[in-house]
Amino acid sequence: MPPESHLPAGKTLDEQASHCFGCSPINPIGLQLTFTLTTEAENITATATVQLTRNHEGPPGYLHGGIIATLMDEAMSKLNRPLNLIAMTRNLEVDYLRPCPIETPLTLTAHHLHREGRKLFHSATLTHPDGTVLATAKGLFLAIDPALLNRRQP
Ligand SMILES: CCCCCCCCCCCCCCCC(=O)SCCNC(=O)CCNC(=O)[C@H](O)C(C)(C)COP(=O)(O)OP(=O)(O)OC[C@H]1O[C@@H](n2cnc3c(N)ncnc32)[C@H](O)[C@@H]1OP(=O)(O)O
Repeated sequence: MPPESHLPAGKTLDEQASHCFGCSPINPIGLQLTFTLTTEAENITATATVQLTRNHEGPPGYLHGGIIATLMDEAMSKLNRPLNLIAMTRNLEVDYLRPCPIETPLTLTAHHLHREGRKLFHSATLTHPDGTVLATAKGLFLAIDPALLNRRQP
């Protein structure tokens, strides 16, 4: 059954998720990421250009590692809706290959790899404009019953 059909009357999925730290356009302290989705059968991909500031700094001039993990998590989470599933991150693994500069338009890309029942296996990369891969990630997302999500709402 499509995820939207499980929601309380009058509340869309986007309304429920309206303050997501990663992608909400109205969360003033969020990252406000905007993704482009490719949803061909064998190629489900989410891509965003990410240019963050000193507000997200760890080492001087570079992104905080936790923010990088958030970027990876958020990008991979965007692959779940094209699969017509509500899913939560169960496992996230990040390889920090090179420092990720702030104030630089980095490319964030996530790919759906494969699915085993409820288990969705995704990957993500963060790439410098010169083509250097700065970080890679693998994510395991678990499809959940959307009613469970509703119970978690305050
Ligand atoms: C999120 C809602 C969006 C709503 C739509 C709005 C969209 C726009 C907003 C987007 C927002 C997104 C934001 C970013 C995505 C988050 O960040 S979500 C937040 C972070 N994640 C969480 O808080 C999840 C917390 N964890 C949980 O609630 C529960 O662990 C879960 C994920 C529901 C899974 O629980 P469970 O169903 O009890 O599953 P569990 O038995 O623990 O494991 C399932 C299977 O995975 C296997 N497994 C576990 N770890 C591993 C591993 N490392 N490798 C291989 N297998 C493993 C287990 O062995 C098990 O296998 P089986 O025995 O079933 O074969």
